Amino acid sequence: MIEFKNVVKDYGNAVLGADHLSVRINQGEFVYVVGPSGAGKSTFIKLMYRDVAPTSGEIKVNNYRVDSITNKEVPFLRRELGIVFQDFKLLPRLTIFENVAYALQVIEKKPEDVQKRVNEVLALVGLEDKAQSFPNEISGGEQQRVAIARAIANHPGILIADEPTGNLDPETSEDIMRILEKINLDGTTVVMATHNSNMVNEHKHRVLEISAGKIARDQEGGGYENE
Ligand SMILES: Nc1ncnc2c1ncn2[C@@H]1O[C@H](COP(=O)(O)OP(=O)(O)OP(=O)(O)O)[C@@H](O)[C@H]1O
Repeated sequence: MIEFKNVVKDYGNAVLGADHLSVRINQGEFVYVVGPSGAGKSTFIKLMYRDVAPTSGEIKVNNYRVDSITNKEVPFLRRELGIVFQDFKLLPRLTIFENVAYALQVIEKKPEDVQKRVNEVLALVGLEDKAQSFPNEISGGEQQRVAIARAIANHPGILIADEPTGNLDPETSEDIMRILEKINLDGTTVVMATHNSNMVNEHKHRVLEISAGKIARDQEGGGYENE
């Protein structure tokens, strides 16, 4: 569960990054975050995992009050979230297997449990045969699939994706979308910021449109533009 109440983020610019933003996202929803460049989509997403601190207002994510969270608690909050970025952010010197295992090793104690889970999530994204490759040996779409496998390895209840298909061609974007929908069908909340209008129009889910830091539209099954 994600809940924003009257959240303001003032970067000190003319326009607020978030302007008295209130919204609730329930467990299991698939939500697109759309809007023009500079509207506040990334700010909205970064506020959820405390990459950005709000100026005022309340932010709840699961059982955390993210607006007043301590630095010590932030890693625990982030363990309940999977996060995927436009530029994948894989570690170049680690294999695909090691990239996925990396975050899991902190939590899972037994190496055999880590290995089992890494193999499971690599199979889920269809990359079990690339486990021993390095990131520069696989395509952009495959790198994003690894990033998704890494994000979901620890069974997060919420998957946050900021422009996950931004660097990918339409066909590869479609593959990524199918994987995100599969993860969502298993009960994971998916919050996805995107400029990909075709995707939003073809795979209908709840749309949150942000404009100048405010929710300009909140429409179940809406398209990219107001219809
Ligand atoms: N770290 C920062 N410092 C100062 N201003 C910022 C910072 N991050 C974002 N902003 C400003 O806040 C506003 C919202 O930016 P944000 O990145 O959230 O928009 P966006 O909708 O994600 O844009 P894009 O689609 O281009 O990624 C913009 O006016 C931006 O310039």
